[in-house]
Amino acid sequence: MADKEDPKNGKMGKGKSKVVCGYPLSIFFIVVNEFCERFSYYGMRAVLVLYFKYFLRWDDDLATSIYHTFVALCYLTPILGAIVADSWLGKFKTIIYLSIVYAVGQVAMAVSAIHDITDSDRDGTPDSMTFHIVLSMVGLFLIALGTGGIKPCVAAFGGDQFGEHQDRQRRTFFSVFYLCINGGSLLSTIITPVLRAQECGIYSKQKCYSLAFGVPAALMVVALVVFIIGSGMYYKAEPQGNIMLDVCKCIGFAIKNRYRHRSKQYPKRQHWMDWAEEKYDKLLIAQIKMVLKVLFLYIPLPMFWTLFDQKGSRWTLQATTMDGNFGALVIQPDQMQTVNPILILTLVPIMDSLIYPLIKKCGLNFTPLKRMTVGMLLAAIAFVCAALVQIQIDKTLPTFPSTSQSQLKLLNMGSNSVTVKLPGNDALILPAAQASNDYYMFQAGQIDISFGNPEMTKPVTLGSGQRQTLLIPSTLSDELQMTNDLTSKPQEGNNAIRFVNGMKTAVNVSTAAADFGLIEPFYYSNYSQIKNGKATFTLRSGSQSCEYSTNFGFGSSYTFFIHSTLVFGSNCQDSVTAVEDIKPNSVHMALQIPQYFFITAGEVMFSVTGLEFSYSQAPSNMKAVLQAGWLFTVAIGNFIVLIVAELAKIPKQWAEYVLFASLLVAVCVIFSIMAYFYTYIDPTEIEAQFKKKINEDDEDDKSKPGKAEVEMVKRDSIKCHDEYDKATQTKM
Ligand SMILES: CC(C)C[C@H](NC(=O)CN)C(=O)O
Repeated sequence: MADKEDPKNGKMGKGKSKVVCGYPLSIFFIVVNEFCERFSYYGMRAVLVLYFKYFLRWDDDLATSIYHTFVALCYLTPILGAIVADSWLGKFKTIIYLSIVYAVGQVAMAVSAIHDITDSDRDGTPDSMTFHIVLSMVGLFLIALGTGGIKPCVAAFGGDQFGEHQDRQRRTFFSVFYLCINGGSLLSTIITPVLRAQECGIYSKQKCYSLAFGVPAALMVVALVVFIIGSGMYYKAEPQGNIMLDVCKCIGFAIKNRYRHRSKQYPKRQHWMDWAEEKYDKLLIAQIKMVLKVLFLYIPLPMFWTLFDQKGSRWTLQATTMDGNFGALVIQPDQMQTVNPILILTLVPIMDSLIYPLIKKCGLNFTPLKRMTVGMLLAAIAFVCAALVQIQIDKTLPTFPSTSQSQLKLLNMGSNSVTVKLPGNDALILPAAQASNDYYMFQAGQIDISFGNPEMTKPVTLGSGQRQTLLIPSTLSDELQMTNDLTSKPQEGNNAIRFVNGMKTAVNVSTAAADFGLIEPFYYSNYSQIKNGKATFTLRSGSQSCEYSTNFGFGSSYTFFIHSTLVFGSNCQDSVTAVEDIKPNSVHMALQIPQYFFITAGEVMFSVTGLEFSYSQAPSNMKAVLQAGWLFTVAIGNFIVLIVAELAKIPKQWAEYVLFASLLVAVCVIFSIMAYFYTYIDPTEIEAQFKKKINEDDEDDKSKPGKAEVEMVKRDSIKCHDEYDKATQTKM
């Protein structure tokens, strides 16, 4: 029935798709494709910074830089995708081919994260990091090419499925499309961090980044298959020649022509683009003017994205230094990013059906550009919140020694108290099996320490930039032991644990997640990473054992001292002293919620409005051009993160957040001034007027006897005009 409507009239939709409730069935495949593709993209992105930091072992700055370079690349490639689709392959084929490239990239990422491939000594760490780095960089490049390339095509291809008289359905489609983006992103940002937290491996068990990248790879394959299944139902517009090339040529001609006629003898024209009138159709010139006006307005916009996209990098790293215990729920640092899509799914309907109508009812004209300005301010507020949270975190962080300093803690392993004198400090009485409360700070080098009564003095060497614990033996004449302690917070919110054996017999210590091995008398174990929650350690000597249990938070470090008085076979809970070397994270992750709320409210006002603004202010044949331009602002925003972070090199993270917030406020002021002078247009109306005028002029010209010169210019104009008409007719 209505399913084979003529695409040019398109009353009920285009192509061969069935129509369900007024919507072409084909769009079902497109929104499912978008959901799976966004799952794939955001799922991979959610664990990317942690993969760089903990698998490839890059520092925070390098991890953040490569992350933003990748995101920037993802928003640069839409231009490429638009050119390929418009001038060569058409949207359908472009989506298919680039989706294959995308899926290959995701598979490469999953393979690059299998540590066993190069772990020939089977110690759990890759032996050839180069292999993993190269493969993951190739993977990321292919993903950027795929995801960015298809981005301007999928939405436009969805829009193409609607007929002329389906404006309402098309608008609903774009809303559902945006919700699908965030639905996919929400699910994947919940699931992939859980997959990453699993342990997997052939020879040794490590964090399962390969699974966290493998599932997004599978989803990309599903996205491709779903899109292909709908193939028979789509309306596939033929490529109409590269409009971007026409635009560039026309602008180039206007500039050249203006330069050629720079002398004062030539009368000025209203707009510099009017200098293209000799060769190009007036309609095309008018359309380019519309695009340039919007593109000019885009200049300050990248700053918004500079702040927005730090959710995935700096904010995730910030979460690793926070307490993620929400009672029944324990949140991983990278899972905090899910707050964004959750808020999008709730805020978009609230804004559309409540806030905006309410503002309208109050008689305020909340224009798109005003909304975008408010969106920018909200993002700046989000960064002020992030700075305040960072200040709280910094207060709880231990002071680690600088390169010229050294810190020393004392642990009395004996069963009697001991008096210790450290240079520059009062005498300290250290009870049996106790440690000093905190670390003492010294200049690195050799110091003399005096013990006991009668007093004996021994020299000890303090390493520069090191934290050490001096293990004081029960018999003071025995040799002193010095341990090297952590000089940074344990990674990923884990706890770094070790044991010191104060017994005369060797003790074996193990727990479900870690084995500390056999610890010799008056000696210590290496550190092991323990997750938050309750841990039970089994202490064993020969056939005898006992258990010691304790609870851990996030990001702490403890030395557990086993007393000489411990009796196996009984409860050893009181025979172990927990020495806190690094306090657990005490600032709760819930404190990140306000910054997420403000950045998401900003996104709804800025991004959703901006997309709609770009579409509504673009001439009919350049909607894709402006979409690519809009996405280009995201790319530039990510480059700015790199530049500011590299150039500023601000030692305090909170100060960097304040710097970004201030930059956005400054840019926001400039944008509001530019927006004040912008006049909204109706491109369809303008185009209709131009077409009418050109037709009338053509009629007039035919009736007049032509002058050779005028005719030559007209021929060019008519040629352009005809070509333009042909293009717009095929589009209709
Ligand atoms: C508008 C963003 C640049 C892109 C959009 N992201 C979100 O909606 C995130 N909340 C997307 O298409 O991924």
